Amino acid sequence: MTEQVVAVEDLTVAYDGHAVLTDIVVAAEPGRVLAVTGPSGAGKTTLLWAMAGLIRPASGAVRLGDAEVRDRDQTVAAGVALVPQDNGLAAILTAEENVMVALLAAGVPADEAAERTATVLEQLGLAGQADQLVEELSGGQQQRVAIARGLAQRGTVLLADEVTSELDAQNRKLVVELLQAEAWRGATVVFATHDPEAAAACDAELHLRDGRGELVRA
Ligand SMILES: Nc1ncnc2c1ncn2[C@@H]1O[C@H](COP(=O)(O)OP(=O)(O)OP(=O)(O)O)[C@@H](O)[C@H]1O
Repeated sequence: MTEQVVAVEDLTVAYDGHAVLTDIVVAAEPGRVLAVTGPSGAGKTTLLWAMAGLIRPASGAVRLGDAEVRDRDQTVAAGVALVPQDNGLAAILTAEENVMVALLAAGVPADEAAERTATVLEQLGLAGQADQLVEELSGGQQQRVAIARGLAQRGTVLLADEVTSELDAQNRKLVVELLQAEAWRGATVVFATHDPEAAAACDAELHLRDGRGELVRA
């Protein structure tokens, strides 16, 4: 697979002229999981969205390999998978359909999509929920379906936004291990989290506070 460094260069992001991230510098590297931590409202989601091309910087840039990130179409084409904080699942589709549809939309052949879907649902302990509608699943199960959908993409970059917030300790550990495995596959993984234990299990940590970023572990 193509390996992609996500380089954040003096990034400032503002909403309505008010800066929420100021001069952030960090590089997320293939084979590693970068944790993004910080209190609620510190800008973790904003940083991941800028990496995904969903928000334009006020100044500075995000680079994906040699290319400056401009929009989501570009990052999708480059294999950047995003697991959003709100899951982004279709409530009236089953767990399996949610994963399958995303793969088919990405051009994965049907046979392979079915195989990948079964694999990720199994990995996340959801084989028994494959045919259940998402709206009938618990919050934690829904969160695991969203993670399954992100992992099934086998992207070059995986941006995971607070994907363990509704999980019990055992599933949190499982998900952190799966993010690590995704990095070992060669992906660049960025994981926004409130959970110090989950952050400690990552390879590096960027802590956000008052709009500034500090690399507390590299
Ligand atoms: N669309 C928006 N318009 C205006 N302000 C926004 C918007 N989205 C986020 N903000 C503000 O930007 C700041 C950072 O929000 P963000 O969601 O990135 O933080 P976070 O660290 O992910 O928070 P949490 O841990 O609570 O999810 C907050 O003050 C928030 O109110």
